[in-house]
Amino acid sequence: AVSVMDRHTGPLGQAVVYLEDPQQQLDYQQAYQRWLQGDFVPGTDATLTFGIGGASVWLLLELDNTTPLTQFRHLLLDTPWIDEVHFHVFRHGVEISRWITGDNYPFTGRSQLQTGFVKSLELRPGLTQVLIHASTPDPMLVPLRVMDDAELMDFSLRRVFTYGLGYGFLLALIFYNTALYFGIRDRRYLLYALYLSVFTIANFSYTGHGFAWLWPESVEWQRWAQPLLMISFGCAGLLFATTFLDMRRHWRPAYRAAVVSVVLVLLAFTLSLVLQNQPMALLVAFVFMLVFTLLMLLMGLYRVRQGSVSARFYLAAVVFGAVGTLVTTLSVWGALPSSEWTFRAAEMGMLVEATLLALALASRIRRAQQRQQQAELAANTDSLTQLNNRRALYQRAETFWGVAERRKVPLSVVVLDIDHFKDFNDTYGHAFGDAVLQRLGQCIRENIREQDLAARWGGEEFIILMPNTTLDKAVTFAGRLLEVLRNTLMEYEGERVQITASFGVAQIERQDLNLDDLIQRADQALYQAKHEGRNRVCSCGQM
Ligand SMILES: Nc1nc2c(ncn2[C@@H]2O[C@H](COP(=O)(O)OP(=O)(O)OP(=O)(O)O)[C@@H](O)[C@H]2O)c(=O)[nH]1
Repeated sequence: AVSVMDRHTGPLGQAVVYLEDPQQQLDYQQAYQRWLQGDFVPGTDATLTFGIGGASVWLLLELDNTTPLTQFRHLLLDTPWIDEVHFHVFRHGVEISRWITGDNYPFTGRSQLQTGFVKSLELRPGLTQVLIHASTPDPMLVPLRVMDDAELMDFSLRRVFTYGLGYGFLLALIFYNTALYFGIRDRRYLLYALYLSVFTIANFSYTGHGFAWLWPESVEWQRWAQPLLMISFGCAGLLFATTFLDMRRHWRPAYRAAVVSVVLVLLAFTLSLVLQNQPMALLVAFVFMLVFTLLMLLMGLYRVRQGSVSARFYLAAVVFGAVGTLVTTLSVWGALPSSEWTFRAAEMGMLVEATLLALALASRIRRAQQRQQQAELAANTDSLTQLNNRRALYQRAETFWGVAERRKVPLSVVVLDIDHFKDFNDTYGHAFGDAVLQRLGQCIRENIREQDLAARWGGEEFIILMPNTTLDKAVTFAGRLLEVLRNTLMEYEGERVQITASFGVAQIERQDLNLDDLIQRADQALYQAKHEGRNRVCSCGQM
């Protein structure tokens, strides 16, 4: 017997004796007689488990009040989903109270703070026996605890608080990702939010909170909710994963397998609903969870092997989720020792999974941004000289032009053209010509200021826009670049080759209606420089 004056921290399975009654042949009086005859077996684990698919068991817990006073205690059977739970309290071989409850009955009469079953006991001095009959097609596990008022309150508040934390975390992620969807219009965020929502509801049902708070009267719905929500969770997961990993494009067989398994599970569930066969629905749901988990893992593995970075986060996420679900499932079935931790492993796994999936989504967005930036850069850059191309120059020059016009600040432009470039090409070959262009590009990049904008304008013609720069300053700059070029010797098979260029400079004037007008005036100056013998700077004002 359990002494009620002791503090018991964990479930009392080892103090319980039990008798399995799979055919449900015994009534409570016969069961009590069998206990008196010593037919009950002592429990071996703190939480007793009896498998899934229609277990029915009698449990007896004997409580000993060693004090001369009546003691008040609560007996908590901490599994929310058991269909039939009958408590019979005996003293001196006589039944003194009973409570018929379970998931088959509306939630009324059960404690709102506890999703399990709490039977309050008035214990006179001496021995009291509590005989419990539990039967359910769901996984049967019976964690039994005895607590006084304060202990029950403490236990319940801890529970509510930790569940609240978990649900709060999930809800925040759901709202945040839904908001992101409306901001970015990327379907993956919505599917992720959907996946998390269905998990939250499924977990809400699994823990009994759904029955306690949302549908206390709906016994019929409570019966089907668990398998239905598990199936919905799997479907939402597959929808999210196939979209997130873009399985249709990257691995069509997996995509088809996902579609086929969703169709099959929905058919099988409908069939069990038509046949009103709840154990079948549960079996279908558990088998589907297995298929779902395997598919999720395989798809992630495949994409990781293909080199997808975001798939790594995804795979890590799914592994955490799967391990959590596996631990919970195995412990609920009785294949692993059951405890509060194993009971809530699926929930904890999902919290980690949700966090990692959020990172996976973020990583996808970042990669997409990087690709876009690279593409933009490539579209705006001249591949030979790494300077802006003509397109980029026009695009970026707009701001320069606007500022110069509005604020009436000077803007100058320098155009330059390599002298006798055709001869270089003809004498030393096209590859050498390219090398000359590259070197010139490098010289320009090294000598312009940060605010200047340099571009390759055409074949061997370059242009430099110099904001906030007067004609004089631009001419000085051009002269310096000319000098740098003169001192830059290229080598061709041991022969030293000198490159020179001609420069044309112009500053914005009232008559310039657009950038082309300004460039045209600089071009005229360049033409002049060529005409005067090349290897020099001419400016528009000097003409
Ligand atoms: N190697 C190489 N040559 C190019 C490239 N783009 C244009 N060219 C050559 O540049 C030469 C330009 O020659 P022209 O326009 O006659 O001018 P030039 O020979 O430099 O003579 P001036 O400008 O009058 O001093 C042509 O032979 C083009 O084929 C390029 O990307 N690489």
